[in-house]
Amino acid sequence: MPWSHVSPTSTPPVSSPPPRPTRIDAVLAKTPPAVTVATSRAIFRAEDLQVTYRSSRGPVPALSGFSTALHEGEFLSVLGPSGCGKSTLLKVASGLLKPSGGMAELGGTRIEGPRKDVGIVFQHATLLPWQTVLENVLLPVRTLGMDRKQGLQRARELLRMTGLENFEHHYPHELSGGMQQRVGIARGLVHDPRLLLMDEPFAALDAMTRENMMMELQRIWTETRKSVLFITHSIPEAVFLSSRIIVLSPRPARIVKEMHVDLPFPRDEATLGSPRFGELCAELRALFSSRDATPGGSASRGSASTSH
Ligand SMILES: Nc1ncnc2c1ncn2[C@@H]1O[C@H](COP(=O)(O)OP(=O)(O)OP(=O)(O)O)[C@@H](O)[C@H]1O
Repeated sequence: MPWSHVSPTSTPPVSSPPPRPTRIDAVLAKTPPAVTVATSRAIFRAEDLQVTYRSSRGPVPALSGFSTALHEGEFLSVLGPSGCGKSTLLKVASGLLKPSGGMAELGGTRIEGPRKDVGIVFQHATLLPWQTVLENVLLPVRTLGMDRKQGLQRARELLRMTGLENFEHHYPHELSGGMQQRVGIARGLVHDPRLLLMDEPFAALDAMTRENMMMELQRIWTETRKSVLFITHSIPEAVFLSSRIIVLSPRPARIVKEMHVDLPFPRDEATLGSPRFGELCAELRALFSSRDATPGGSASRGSASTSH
């Protein structure tokens, strides 16, 4: 299958107008980049990735010399300022975007185009409105030409796991936002991918639904132990869900902090109120605190915006 229409150039990264310094810049200046050691157990590996977009205003370096690894069964969250390159990393991991340089591999093979062994969950559920919940979940089974009987069995198992077993014949407009997103998660898992990529999957939900979804996802992950690459702006969400978190600098993204989240699994409401949870959130929040850090702030100013 062809690469996406998004066409990064191989132009060497050039500097944009210097952003205003933030706390992340200060950390970056003082500490060497956190290094994730790639081992044979890595399910996803990126090495010296370069992605430079072509734009009417010149080349936009999103990733430059970026390396990381995600290990089997790990829940890895990526936190970073708006526009730093998080979604770019996810697009490379899915095979939808060809990097300008470096390499990415999944399950030991180089990613050279869209892959069947990833599942993707986007910010919006993007369900087909004319299809039932069950048929929406089965979409990857159809497009990948998988066995329908097996697919049906797995779809029903996932609908049970996501609490939607009584909604398989409903249409998307008959579901709440949170339920639609749960269909999206079931669809992302139905073909049993090696890696589940999630790009701010709860960002469009109201606060209460978002917290419920966070609990649901933690439960689903505990049950499936899938390898997950999760992009979020929410520090509590990252701390609650992850086994490991990487924090990225303003673009071109580099890792400024790596945190192994030592909260025991399974996590629940009590976890949110625990002192250790508060400490870990505070540690991350300190990285993002700067005079001009505002939720939804722009990367062009270098602001480290993240939901607290
Ligand atoms: N197709 C494109 N053409 C030109 N520039 C692009 C393109 N896609 C992304 N960019 C730029 O690359 C940079 C990284 O974008 P990316 O979407 O990866 O950031 P992000 O960290 O996911 O942002 P956010 O948190 O706001 O979603 C941004 O400056 C963005 O403007």
